[in-house]
Amino acid sequence: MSASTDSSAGHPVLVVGAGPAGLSAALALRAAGLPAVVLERRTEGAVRPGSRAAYLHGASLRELERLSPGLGHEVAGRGLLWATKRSYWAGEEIYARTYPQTARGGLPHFTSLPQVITEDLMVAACRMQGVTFHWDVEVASARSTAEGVLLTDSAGREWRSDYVVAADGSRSVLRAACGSPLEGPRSPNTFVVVDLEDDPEHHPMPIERTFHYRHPDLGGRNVLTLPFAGGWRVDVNLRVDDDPMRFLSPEGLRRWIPRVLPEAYGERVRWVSTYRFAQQVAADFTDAHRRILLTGEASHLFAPFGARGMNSSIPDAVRAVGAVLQALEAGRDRAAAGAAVSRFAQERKEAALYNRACAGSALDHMLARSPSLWLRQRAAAAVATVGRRAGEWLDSAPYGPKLTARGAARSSY
Ligand SMILES: O=C(O)CCc1cccc(O)c1
Repeated sequence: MSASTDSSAGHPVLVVGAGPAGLSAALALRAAGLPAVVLERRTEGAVRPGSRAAYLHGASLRELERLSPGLGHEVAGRGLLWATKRSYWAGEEIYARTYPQTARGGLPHFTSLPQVITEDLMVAACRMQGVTFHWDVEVASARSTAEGVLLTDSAGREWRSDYVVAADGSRSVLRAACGSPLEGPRSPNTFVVVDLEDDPEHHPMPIERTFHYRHPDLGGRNVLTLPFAGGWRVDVNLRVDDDPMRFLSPEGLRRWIPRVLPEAYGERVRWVSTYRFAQQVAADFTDAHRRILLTGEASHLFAPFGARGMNSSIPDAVRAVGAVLQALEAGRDRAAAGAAVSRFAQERKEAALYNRACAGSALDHMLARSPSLWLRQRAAAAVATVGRRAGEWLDSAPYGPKLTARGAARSSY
């Protein structure tokens, strides 16, 4: 079916965006027996660099497995399950924990792999489930009315649907159409992220996630190293007055990487990026007519610490599709249909606000701007080798609070 013929027909639902949120929405639609049509501005198979969201929680793997049997296991099989996490304070180890092995045949409690591999596996699962993709379709504008949504792409074609699951990323055109800005702060300082290609044969490293507070060889900056399938991510917490270029330039990379990893890794850089620690949530997750449902980065932006971005995109998408199904079933009962979408918007905004608070607490901890927190951290580091709880606190705090029973009930991820 060509895009032009398909575009003129009306659809019950269109999904905009083929990232983790859009692909999850497409799988959820197929699992419910509805047609799933995805519009994506990228060209099919276009390769994007970088590991991006490189960490999937067990809850996400279980959800993918439910949406398309075999998918969760496939993603887990391609990922890396590092067994140990370790924290250091100014050169001293203060905490280590090794996880038990996953039971045979079960899904692991997390996996680390580049986002693009996860997406490739999800696209393959979507094809198997009969999802229709329209690549190279860039939605340029959207108009929602009480009757439905009209999308216009950059080639001037029009796409009509009753509902749109918007998964078109942080610069979402659909969010703009909802008149719903992202609200919330970004960190004053920059974080530098570097992907390094693994070299297990010549330069093996223990497969462990480490967080180093006040790294003595990097001027006291915090440094995370995270292994993932095929490589390593290094995430450096710069100071407010640091010039990121000093860390990003080829000379800069060759200078500082050997201070935190075996020297050869200075030559194994595959991707470099920077970010500000975002804690941003859309004002509303839907439009005035309750026809557009915002998911993933169209509705929230979180820093990678805690892995709340991609992992919350999946339940966003699943809940959005659940709401669309209820709305379609409600048919002409406009009030019931609108109420189903409103419940989605409220529930996922609440989850995003919880994640935002978690991201904020992780950032506070890393910046330690208040004298009392700074003192508590120093005291905890001083006793961490004898008092395990102090080390545990320092180890977990950079990722934000764990899911509480209340948070889990609100499906915060
Ligand atoms: O371990 C996590 O929370 C997810 C992976 C991660 C953590 C911190 C920084 C980063 O760039 C990735």
